[in-house]
Amino acid sequence: MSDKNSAATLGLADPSLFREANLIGGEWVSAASGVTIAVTNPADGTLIGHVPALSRPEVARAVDVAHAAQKSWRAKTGKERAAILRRLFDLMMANQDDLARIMTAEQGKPFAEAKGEIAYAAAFIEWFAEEAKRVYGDTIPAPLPGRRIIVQKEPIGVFAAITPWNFPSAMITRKAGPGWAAGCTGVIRPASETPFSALALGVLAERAGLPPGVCNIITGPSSETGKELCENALVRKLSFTGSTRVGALLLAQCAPTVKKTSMELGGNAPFIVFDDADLDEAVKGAMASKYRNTGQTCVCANRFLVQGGVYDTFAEKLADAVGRLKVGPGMAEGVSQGPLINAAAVAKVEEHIADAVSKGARIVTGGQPHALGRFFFEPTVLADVPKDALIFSEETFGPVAPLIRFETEAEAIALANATEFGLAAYFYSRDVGRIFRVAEAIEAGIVGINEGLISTEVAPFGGVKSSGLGREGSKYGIEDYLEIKHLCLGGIDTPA
Ligand SMILES: NC(=O)C1=CN([C@@H]2O[C@H](COP(=O)(O)OP(=O)(O)OC[C@H]3O[C@@H](n4cnc5c(N)ncnc54)[C@H](O)[C@@H]3O)[C@@H](O)[C@H]2O)C=CC1
Ligand SMILES: O=C(O)[C@H](O)CS(=O)(=O)O
Repeated sequence: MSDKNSAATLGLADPSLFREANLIGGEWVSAASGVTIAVTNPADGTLIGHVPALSRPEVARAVDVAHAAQKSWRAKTGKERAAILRRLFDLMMANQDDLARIMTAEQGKPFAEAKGEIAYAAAFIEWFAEEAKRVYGDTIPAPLPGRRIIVQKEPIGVFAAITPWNFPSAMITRKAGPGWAAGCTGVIRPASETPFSALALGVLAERAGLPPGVCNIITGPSSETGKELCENALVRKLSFTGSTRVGALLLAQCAPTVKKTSMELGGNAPFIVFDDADLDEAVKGAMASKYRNTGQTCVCANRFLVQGGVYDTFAEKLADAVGRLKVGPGMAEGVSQGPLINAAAVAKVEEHIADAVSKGARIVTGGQPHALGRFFFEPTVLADVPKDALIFSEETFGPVAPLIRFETEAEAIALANATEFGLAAYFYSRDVGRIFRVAEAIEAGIVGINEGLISTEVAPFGGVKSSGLGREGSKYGIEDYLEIKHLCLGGIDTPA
């Protein structure tokens, strides 16, 4: 299928945003072998298009090109880089509908949600355009006469970004935004399921004025492309979002070249509802956290811990709200739940439900593949879920809310922390003493308190334990793309 046909079927106002090629050094290229990867729509299996399957030597060339471009890119002032990134922000927002259409086609999320992600992705570019002008150093009073001590921050060099399919645009800009702002150049390898959102971003990056070689976007077999990005010594920073399993593998592959890494990995967020919670607010927060992106986010509530006094009422209210969700293809009117990404994702959801029911859980609503078939699934609520159920210890990454009962605050904290993960956590209470006790006892990088939507470009995003390393977004996010240099100036005679 040609770019033109695909772009036409997607209904793009600007068909040139749809690219079935890779961007290396300002050129749009195919794989030397001619081998391609097919990209299909998770809602109906139709072919969207093909992208190149690059080999390791071709990925190495992209790294070389990024390395060659970095010298002049870092030589620009922060203000000059900021102006270019600001133009990229403006272009993303001006093309929001087209970018969202591409995303809905390849990832499945409802069009309104895809538009929301484009705005979220653009917000990282806007934020780091501003941060580009604020990479401050220090001067430190020297302990000996005749010396001056200066601390400078410098761009780390070439970064590699390996990004997931669940946020095909925002997970790129949350990495490339600070990298480009700091004066780094990058090689971006999007998930094979959702490459077209990344490639469209590449088109806009060129139009915004990022010089050739600053933004390089490659596609290809994950293991082969990943090995090159991990083992190539010219890559000084690797940022990954995805499963803990793959994150750990990449960390090991990066060790021999001692790369700086950021790892945004899996989660298993507890959502605690105390007796003193505002239950209507708690249900709103639960819906926002659990069913966002059809439950396919690393910060989705994964376990609902509900205190005995409000358990039945909360279960009833939540099931009622869940029953009103509309499942369907992302471009259909009023749809709030798209398909899961693939058959494996459906199988994992079915496994978690079957296991919980076999151990005594009760299906309150949903529980089955949706009548639409393929990768659509009924939004589900399970009650009376035992603590030894798989769904308690594993990230479901699907639209299933398991309710677990508890009696005391201490029990809730123990249950919340009984996981290898520590990315997000949520709880609802109106007792200020409890709010501080629980917030400070929970092992997580992000805690939503009486709030189910916690992601924003202005706050640090990241987890503890097996949920990863580092923080993205916020004033902290640019630090991971900088090196600190200590200048020790001697021989300065004191004035007579
Ligand atoms: N933290 C997060 O936001 C995400 C977490 N996940 C978790 O991971 C589970 C599986 O989802 P997947 O998409 O399969 O995640 P994954 O971790 O397998 O894939 C994430 C990215 O890593 C790439 N990748 C996979 N294996 C690789 C390798 N050996 N070397 C280099 N790159 C590699 C993939 O192509 C994709 O671009 C989900 O069920 C969820 O639990 C998945 C996506 C995002
Ligand atoms: O990978 C994810 O699921 C995202 O980081 C979640 S968010 O930042 O879009 O909330």
